[in-house]
Amino acid sequence: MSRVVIVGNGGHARACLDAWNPAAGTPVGCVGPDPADALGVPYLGDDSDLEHLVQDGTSHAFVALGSNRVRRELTSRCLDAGLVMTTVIAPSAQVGATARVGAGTIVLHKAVVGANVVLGAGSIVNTAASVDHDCVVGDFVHIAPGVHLAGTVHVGDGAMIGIGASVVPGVSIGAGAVVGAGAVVLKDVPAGSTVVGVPAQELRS
Ligand SMILES: CC(=O)SCCNC(=O)CCNC(=O)[C@H](O)C(C)(C)COP(=O)(O)OP(=O)(O)OC[C@H]1O[C@@H](n2cnc3c(N)ncnc32)[C@H](O)[C@@H]1OP(=O)(O)O
Repeated sequence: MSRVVIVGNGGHARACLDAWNPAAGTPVGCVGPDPADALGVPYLGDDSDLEHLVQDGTSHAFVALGSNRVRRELTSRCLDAGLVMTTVIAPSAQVGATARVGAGTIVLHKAVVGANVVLGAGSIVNTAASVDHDCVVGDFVHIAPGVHLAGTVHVGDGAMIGIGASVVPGVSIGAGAVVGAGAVVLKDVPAGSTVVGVPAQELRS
């Protein structure tokens, strides 16, 4: 069984450990800024200790940080240190047999990922979200709890879909875009923009 260091020790890391699947390896401890917040696994130091962990036999990492940008940066540091990124599918989640899930991505409790979906690397499909058939989700995306993506939705790299939002079939959410909590997205969202409301309208570019 591979030894996995958890990178991050805040609330999202706690949620990831709560949804952990033993098939993803054994979490040997966490690294993060705050030794007091050790999540029930040993505190192993901060990010600068990653190389030492590799020398001591840790082979894999899981980056458990909610910010898409920071998750991307820390994933790079892990790869530079020689760690392999672990993918986690919570035991209560359902992932279609024809779906593909990228390295370092997590599908949390009771989320559903449908047929022929492609999830990129380092992304989050959070609690009870659903990503329906033929969706394509990029790298370092966060699909927040309770989001529903209809079939054939595309989500660009680094986008954030806020809690409870819904997206109708065939819509594209651009890279780095933010969809506000509770929005209903009926048309394409430009890269880098923020949309809110029902129907979703641009807040700012
Ligand atoms: C397990 C977890 O916790 S996962 C975490 C998941 N996180 C989320 O889902 C967060 C989603 N974030 C949001 O919805 C945020 O409100 C954002 C990103 C859309 C906007 O945040 P900010 O840029 O800080 O905007 P701000 O709070 O200043 O609001 C700007 C305006 O938009 C309105 N607004 C903000 N969010 C929304 C929303 N979701 N729906 C409708 N209107 C909204 C505000 O009322 C405000 O209107 P006003 O100018 O008339 O007063």
